[in-house]
Amino acid sequence: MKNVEHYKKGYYMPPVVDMSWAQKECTDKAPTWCSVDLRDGNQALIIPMSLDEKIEFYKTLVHMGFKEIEVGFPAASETEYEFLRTLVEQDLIPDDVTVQVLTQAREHIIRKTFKALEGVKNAIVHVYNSTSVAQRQQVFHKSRAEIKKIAVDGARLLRDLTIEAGANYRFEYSPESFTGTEPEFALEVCNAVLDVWQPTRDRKAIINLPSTVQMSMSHIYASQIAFLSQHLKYRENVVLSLHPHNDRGCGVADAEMGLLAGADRIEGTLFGNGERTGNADIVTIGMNMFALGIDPELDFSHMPELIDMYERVTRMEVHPRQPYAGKLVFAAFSGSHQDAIAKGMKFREERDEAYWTVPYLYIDPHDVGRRYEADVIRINSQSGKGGVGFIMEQKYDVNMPKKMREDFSYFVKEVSDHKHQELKPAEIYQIFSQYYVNTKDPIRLENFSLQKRADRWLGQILLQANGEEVILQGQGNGQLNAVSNAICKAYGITITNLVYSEHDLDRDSGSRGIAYFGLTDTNGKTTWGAGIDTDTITASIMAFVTAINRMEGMTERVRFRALKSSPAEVGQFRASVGQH
Ligand SMILES: CC(=O)SCCNC(=O)CCNC(=O)[C@H](O)C(C)(C)COP(=O)(O)OP(=O)(O)OC[C@H]1O[C@@H](n2cnc3c(N)ncnc32)[C@H](O)[C@@H]1OP(=O)(O)O
Ligand SMILES: CC(C)C(=O)C(=O)O
Repeated sequence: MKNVEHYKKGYYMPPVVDMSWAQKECTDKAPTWCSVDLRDGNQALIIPMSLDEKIEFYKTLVHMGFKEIEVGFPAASETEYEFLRTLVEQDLIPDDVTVQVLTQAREHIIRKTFKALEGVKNAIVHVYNSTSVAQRQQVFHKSRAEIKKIAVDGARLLRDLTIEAGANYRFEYSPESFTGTEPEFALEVCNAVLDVWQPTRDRKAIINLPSTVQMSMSHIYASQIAFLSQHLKYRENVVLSLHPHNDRGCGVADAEMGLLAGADRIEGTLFGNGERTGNADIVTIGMNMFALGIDPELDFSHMPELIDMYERVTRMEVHPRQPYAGKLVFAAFSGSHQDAIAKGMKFREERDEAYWTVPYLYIDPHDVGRRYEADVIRINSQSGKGGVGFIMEQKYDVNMPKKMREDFSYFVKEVSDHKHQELKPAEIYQIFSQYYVNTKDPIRLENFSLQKRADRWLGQILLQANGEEVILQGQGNGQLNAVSNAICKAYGITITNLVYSEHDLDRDSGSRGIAYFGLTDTNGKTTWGAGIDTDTITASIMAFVTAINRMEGMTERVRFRALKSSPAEVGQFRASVGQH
């Protein structure tokens, strides 16, 4: 990178640096939340929200439990003004919700803001002016004293117009661009504003310290907050608020550390929408608390619906990796993760665990309205037997033997790798059905008969192989043994080991069963097959035939042996089993 010499730190350390807050592990209760979606979020959109869109967003915020909502900058535009008027005229402000409006510290703008507020019972009037070194020099061309005067004059006007209106509005002041301001100067301006407002226990003032542009690591911001928290006048009657942005990608960290350092309130937006890289994301901050067992006092349990509303009205997109919200944040594609998740879920189910401890899933996706089968285990070429087995078991009731699961998952992986695609559960089941269940090539089971003679079973099976019909005969000490002996003898197959299992397939009706066979040949290779039927023995024979069909070299073997029975023999057999 060229030009690094053009950069230096743009922030200022407080005169007294106290980092004792860093010893706290986490906050122990939710802060006061203030959504600034309808103002800071809105002012950063390519197309700001329409009146109807703002109303829809506002209603969602109320529904989620926000008690303080910055509804706009009424002096900015007709829509902003009308929006507040609509909230008043349509009686959309519940008694326990306070709407907040933003204004520059300029007389005509403040007056217009107050006009927009007529009839509002609970309001916070939020006034700001920039205090940073850069803005003092480059934008306002004013001294520290002159900048302080803008703030104090604005504070006075707020106070006087509120008295004039006979209202009980609360006040908020932001030394805008706080992070580029010397902390002791920000403190001086804030204290001067507080001297005007004289906050009391019943009418606290809000001092909001924005990282308008994030300029430092989060512990520096937090130490600036700690400094102001410890030196603000009327501190017990001041609500110390934070308004972090995200230029360094640390908006959430600024909010969290700022809370540890003494702040009481957070201004932010859903999913971090806002100027440039956005504002602090209230969803992440709140869910971070939730995940540590602290009630955020906001409802995030319908995340998919929240995202849907947000994307529709803001025309922004929630990133697939957005914490707690993105489409992929609970997805595990990789084999070892899937295996651990599937085992963790089982562990949880069996132990009835009180706390959420499933590996790789920071929270239970259900808590934010997400589904395991659609959102968690996703199959591609990185996946393993745990994931494939989980889907087959959870969604399709197919509980394969462990080794078969491995075999099938490698098969699925290969398909995914060749297609270069993720495979959805339905596609995985389709692969299973096509290649592992009731296969008919090179041999197809047409019918069978099994009879017990003394302690032996005699088996006759009618197959179609090579385009011909053939009846095979065999005997054994069990029904399946009789069938397998018939087939193995006919085609010269030696099986050195055999694994078998079966279970009901349709948990509810119990009408179908599935059987699995693993056949090991003389080279030690095991081939798997499954059979599904309403009759258990048919399912088992189908599974055996499928495993045989899937053995290496079977097609050639069947062709080479070219077995066939005469039409008369076949007719006779069909008649004996009642098949026409
Ligand atoms: C960090 C933030 O997000 S702060 C909020 C920013 N949001 C917005 O600005 C959105 C809404 N704003 C607007 O629609 C417009 O800016 C308006 C209608 C409020 C005002 O527009 P304009 O009158 O054209 O003024 P503009 O905002 O460009 O400000 C220019 C003047 O106001 C002064 N000014 C800017 N901010 C402030 C402030 N907070 N307090 C006092 N004066 C201010 C500037 O120094 C400048 O003064 P100059 O005319 O003497 O050079
Ligand atoms: C008005 C202030 C709080 C602001 O939006 C900012 O500084 O980012």
